[in-house]
Amino acid sequence: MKTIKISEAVVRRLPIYLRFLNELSKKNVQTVSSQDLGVKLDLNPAQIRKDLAYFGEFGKKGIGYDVDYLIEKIRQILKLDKVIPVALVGAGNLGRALCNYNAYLKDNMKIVAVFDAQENKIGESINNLKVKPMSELNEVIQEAKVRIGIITVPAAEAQQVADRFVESGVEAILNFAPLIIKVPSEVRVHHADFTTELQSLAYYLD
Ligand SMILES: NC(=O)c1ccc[n+]([C@@H]2O[C@H](COP(=O)([O-])OP(=O)(O)OC[C@H]3O[C@@H](n4cnc5c(N)ncnc54)[C@H](O)[C@@H]3O)[C@@H](O)[C@H]2O)c1
Repeated sequence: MKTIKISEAVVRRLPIYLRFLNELSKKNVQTVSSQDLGVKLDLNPAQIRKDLAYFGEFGKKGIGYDVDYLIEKIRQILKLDKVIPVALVGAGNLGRALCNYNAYLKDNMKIVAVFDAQENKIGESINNLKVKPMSELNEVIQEAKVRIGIITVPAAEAQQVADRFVESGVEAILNFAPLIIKVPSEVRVHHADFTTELQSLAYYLD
């Protein structure tokens, strides 16, 4: 299937639709209107219809969208219809929390390997994964066909970890360290920047 080029804003909304649709599916709700989606997700229904029409006409006038069909379509578009192996570097406070958080498993994202540079962390068990030394990173990533890397090391170490991920062939990185990492253009990076989010939120305080 050829990948359709869709805007980043839409790509960022699709997981939000997916999460709510999964909740509906769990409750055996079969159809949903763009109005209901809009109210629940605090989005404009016209925007939702436009987003979903991007991928072909899924909605039926007066009935709405078939929940399970929409889930399947969004998962295909986000490429969550196949398991995506993920590796994490930095088995500290945040890294451990992310490894213990299994909610993304149902979305086919699976942390398959955890690495750390500190001797005393090697071999430690986190959620059934043994922390591995950085010396094994390339081999493990290639063997497990890891496609996404997560960085949870201190900022001063983040760039070199990113370089290791790139060398080993990961295609995308989620960086939690407060540093803008540089990677070749074919590698996609998202920064989960807790500090700047919090700082910009401060502006809205009275
Ligand atoms: N803890 C949080 O709530 C939180 C929230 C948002 C962002 N962050 C950011 O996430 C990162 C990790 O935070 P933390 O609180 O988990 O720190 P931490 O000190 O608990 O853990 C960092 C881990 O990275 C490992 N490490 C250091 N250098 C490494 C290297 N070169 N290669 C491999 N492993 C290396 C350390 O041994 C340690 O286990 C930091 O950049 C922090 O700013 C943390």
